[in-house]
Amino acid sequence: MTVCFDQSVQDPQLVDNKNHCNTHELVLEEGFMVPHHNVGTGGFDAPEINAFGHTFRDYDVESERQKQVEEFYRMNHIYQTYDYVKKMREEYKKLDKLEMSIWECCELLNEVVDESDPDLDEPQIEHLLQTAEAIRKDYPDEDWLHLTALIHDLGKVLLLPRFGELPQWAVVGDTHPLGCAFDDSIVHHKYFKENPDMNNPAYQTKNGIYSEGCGLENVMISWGHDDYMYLVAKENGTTLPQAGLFIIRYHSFYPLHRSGAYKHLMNEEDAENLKWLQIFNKYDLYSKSKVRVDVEKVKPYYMSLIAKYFPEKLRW
Ligand SMILES: O[C@H]1[C@H](O)[C@@H](O)[C@H](O)[C@@H](O)[C@H]1O
Ligand SMILES: [Fe+2]
Ligand SMILES: [Fe+2]
Repeated sequence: MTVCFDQSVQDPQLVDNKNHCNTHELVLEEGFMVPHHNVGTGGFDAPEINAFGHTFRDYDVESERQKQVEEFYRMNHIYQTYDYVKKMREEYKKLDKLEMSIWECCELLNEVVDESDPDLDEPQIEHLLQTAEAIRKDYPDEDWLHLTALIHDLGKVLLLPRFGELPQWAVVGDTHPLGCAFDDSIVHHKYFKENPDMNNPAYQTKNGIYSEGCGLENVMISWGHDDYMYLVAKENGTTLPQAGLFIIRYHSFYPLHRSGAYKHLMNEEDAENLKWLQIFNKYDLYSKSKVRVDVEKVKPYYMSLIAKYFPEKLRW
């Protein structure tokens, strides 16, 4: 089944204002309309159901895909420990795997499918372009946000042999801090029972090894595509604003940006950046659909943004 965005939203008159509530809706070819409601951020009209006919981020619904997603989180919660994250950060900070451009990396995502995602089973390049195009319609002047959206999930290349072929539990899914208590809002929380960090008394309190307001930068967050892409962008000298880097680094940290957990670890700068992350999240989540973006048509625009904010070749 094919779905398409109503083209009228491309009329610049309709998109010139952030608060403007645009009229786009998803129209499925069989004449079936996906219901939408306005989620109240940036006027983005979010669909109520995902491509599988369920509400978004429903981790309890009975389905085959759900079982796979639950098994994913079981592994993720058992194997992601404080020491593991520390080791991975050190290893990947070397950026000694290969050299390539941002666009070359986007193309590699053609081969990547994310097993943690209950809302999407398309190759990841579709998701990158859908997110970027959706946010571009509502925030036409924030070109850094368009590029942030395009690259936010590039870290998923960690699944590929050239990048170490990490298991899914070490690359995708929501993220959470290590070194302090696991918050109840974390998806499939029950599986932490078998995590070795549960045996370390220093990690069992609200602050754990951290102090209130210490800043997220000082917190170990479970290892995956967020932190890796943040490292790549930063170490290669991107000129993206801080908010862009923050979005990349914490976009899977749903316990924070959705549930408000761990806010006591943020500093003032984090609180400012969080506002942009919350805007971004609507697009990341609700633009997931069977809509195909015409890659060749939009490529020149994104190439110009890449040239503006990144060197031609990056170390990965
Ligand atoms: O399953 C998804 C997917 O892996 C996304 O890329 C990630 O950002 C989300 O947090 C997660 O829930
Ligand atoms: Fe992601
Ligand atoms: Fe994403």
